[in-house]
Amino acid sequence: MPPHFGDYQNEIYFEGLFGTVPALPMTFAELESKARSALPPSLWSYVAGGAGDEYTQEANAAAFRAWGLVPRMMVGAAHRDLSVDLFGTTLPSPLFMAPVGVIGLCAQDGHGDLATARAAARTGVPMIASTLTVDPLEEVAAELGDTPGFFQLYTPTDRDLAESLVHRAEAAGFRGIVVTLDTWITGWRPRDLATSNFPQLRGHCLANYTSDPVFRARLPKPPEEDPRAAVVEWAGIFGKPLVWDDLAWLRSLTGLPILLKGICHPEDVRRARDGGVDGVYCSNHGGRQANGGLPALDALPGVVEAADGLPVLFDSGVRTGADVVKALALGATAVGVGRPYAYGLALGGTDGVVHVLRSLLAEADLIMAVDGYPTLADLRADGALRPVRPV
Ligand SMILES: Cc1cc2nc3c(=O)[nH]c(=O)nc-3n(C[C@H](O)[C@H](O)[C@H](O)COP(=O)(O)O)c2cc1C
Ligand SMILES: CCCCC(=O)C(=O)O
Repeated sequence: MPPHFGDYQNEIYFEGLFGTVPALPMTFAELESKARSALPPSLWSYVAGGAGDEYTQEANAAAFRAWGLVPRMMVGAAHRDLSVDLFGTTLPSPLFMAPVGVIGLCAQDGHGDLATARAAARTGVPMIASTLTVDPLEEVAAELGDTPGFFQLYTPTDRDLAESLVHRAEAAGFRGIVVTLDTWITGWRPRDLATSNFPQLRGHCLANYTSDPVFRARLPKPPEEDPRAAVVEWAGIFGKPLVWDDLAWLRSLTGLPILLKGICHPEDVRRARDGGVDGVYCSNHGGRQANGGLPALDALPGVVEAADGLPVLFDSGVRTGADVVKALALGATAVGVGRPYAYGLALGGTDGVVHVLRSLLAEADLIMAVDGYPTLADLRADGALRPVRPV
């Protein structure tokens, strides 16, 4: 029998019978406002902020309101199955944690990547570990237990370094490589510019580089002796503007599944398919990179159609279980969150992340129960989701 994620509701009510109300927020709005108080202001604005006037970031979340699920009755939805097959593994649910580079700093002990990996181990929700972690990828992988982890690659201009990172990820047990395409250069981020605050430039979140033999060999002195020089070196090699011809090289680095993150155009999906990738990841980086663009959700149907059965991961603007359900109904194979779990981490460490993930899954599961969609295939059937008439 698949797990019933909605049982989290029963647990909370049961605790309530004995006078205990949840210590952690039950809505995204409260999560956000409490995280704002909990995090140092510069870290808060880095995590919460986006590109330009943050129009695209807001539009990402608002786009979900343009769709509504049509309730179906008497279909026997007492048992739901949210499991999903991804690259030969059956995951208990279609939720995953998107790569959040700076997440290590959000935890009170500064080791948020490890805390996040522990939340993955406890929930079975996969973590995509960023290249920009506070602790090296091997230490993150060691906390994942049986839950699959994926490694997100920011492809450096030094090909040997890229190869080293991929091989380390493979050796550490990550199950796939997510290559982020939309961030070889940083977008225009007024909040960070105004405070001159970009954590990586302060030497944070560079553990995967400073622990790498190829990176270390590029430095005149070890990073422990001259951390500034390591940051300058990192800034110089951080992002390679990949072109389609680079795909054959990326493919040659590993037998692990490769996914391309940042794909929003159907033609790019076709090129990715032709290049032999194993999945595409539709995302606009949560509106952090280019402002003024299409909400990622609006790009999803075209990506799914062009993917023609290839797995499609999705993120950007998911805030509730209802949002998870809608992205699945629009054809996403699996749905990711970024800021929501970062805020959970800031408020409650591993427990905070687990709470955010379980809340999202409980709401999604209960919507499927109430509205009569017992499986993900039911959600994806014609007529399940309709455009909402503008008011
Ligand atoms: C603070 C922060 C750091 C991020 N770092 C990375 C990263 O290192 N690699 C990456 O591919 N995406 C990164 N992202 C983007 C997320 O993977 C994801 O696309 C985005 O957060 C989804 O939008 P959401 O925050 O609205 O859920 C980051 C996002 C945030 C908020
Ligand atoms: C250069 C990008 C840093 C990490 C990141 O992806 C983000 O802040 O969104």
